[in-house]
Amino acid sequence: MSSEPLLRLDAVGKRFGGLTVLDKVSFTVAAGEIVGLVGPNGSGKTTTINVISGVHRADAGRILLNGTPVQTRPGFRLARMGINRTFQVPKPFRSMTVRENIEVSAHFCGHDQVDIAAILAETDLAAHAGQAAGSLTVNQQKMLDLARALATGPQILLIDEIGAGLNPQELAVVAILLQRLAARGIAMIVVEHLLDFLNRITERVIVLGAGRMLFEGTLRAASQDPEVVAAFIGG
Ligand SMILES: Nc1ncnc2c1ncn2[C@@H]1O[C@H](COP(=O)(O)OP(=O)(O)OP(=O)(O)O)[C@@H](O)[C@H]1O
Repeated sequence: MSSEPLLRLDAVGKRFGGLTVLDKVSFTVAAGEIVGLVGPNGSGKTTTINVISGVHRADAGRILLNGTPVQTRPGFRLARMGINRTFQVPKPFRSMTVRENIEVSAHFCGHDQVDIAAILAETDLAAHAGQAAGSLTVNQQKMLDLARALATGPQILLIDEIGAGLNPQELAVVAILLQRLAARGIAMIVVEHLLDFLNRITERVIVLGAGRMLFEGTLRAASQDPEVVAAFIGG
């Protein structure tokens, strides 16, 4: 059996023009593990998700999925290999129904046998299955984004600020859902500003500051780390 973690980032770097946005970012994620990714605005959290999911190509370092380097593969190939994501601003096909949106994702990744009804139920969208995606509330669109990612049969989900705008009850429902997915073996990197929400679903966080990893460990220890505190106050 391989001892390689599900996902490994090894000294990943990304520049936009003269701006270094990620600098030697290295961490691992195991199957079924939820890892929080936190940091001040502009610290590189979404860019980290973007390079892992192939939206942007890392220009230094390696990204390995089950030991296979994948940093040069395009996003659609990564989705088929089991790396999928949600977006800060969901992007469903607005004129298609909720069900059709999920079916398209499943089909795209060759998962035509996927249980759409189960995904609709799990994401609390069953009552909206026949509705145009564009008519959903923003929060329902976030659930649809997650549903579409689930339909691809992901090994790892990259979840970008799913909690923003949700009320405490909605947050609790999402926290339980993410924990249930993790219990099924799906790994997650969760980018989030809501630390209470993160605390509910994981202890292990990675803290970025200006594209560098400042800290990796428990949220409690992060909150007591002088470099982390300085980055947040500065941010
Ligand atoms: N496509 C791009 N072109 C140029 N600069 C970019 C691009 N994407 C991100 N950046 C810059 O990279 C830096 C990191 O952005 P990123 O969105 O990764 O931060 P973040 O930690 O996710 O922030 P937030 O918490 O506000 O979402 C910022 O300075 C941002 O302006």
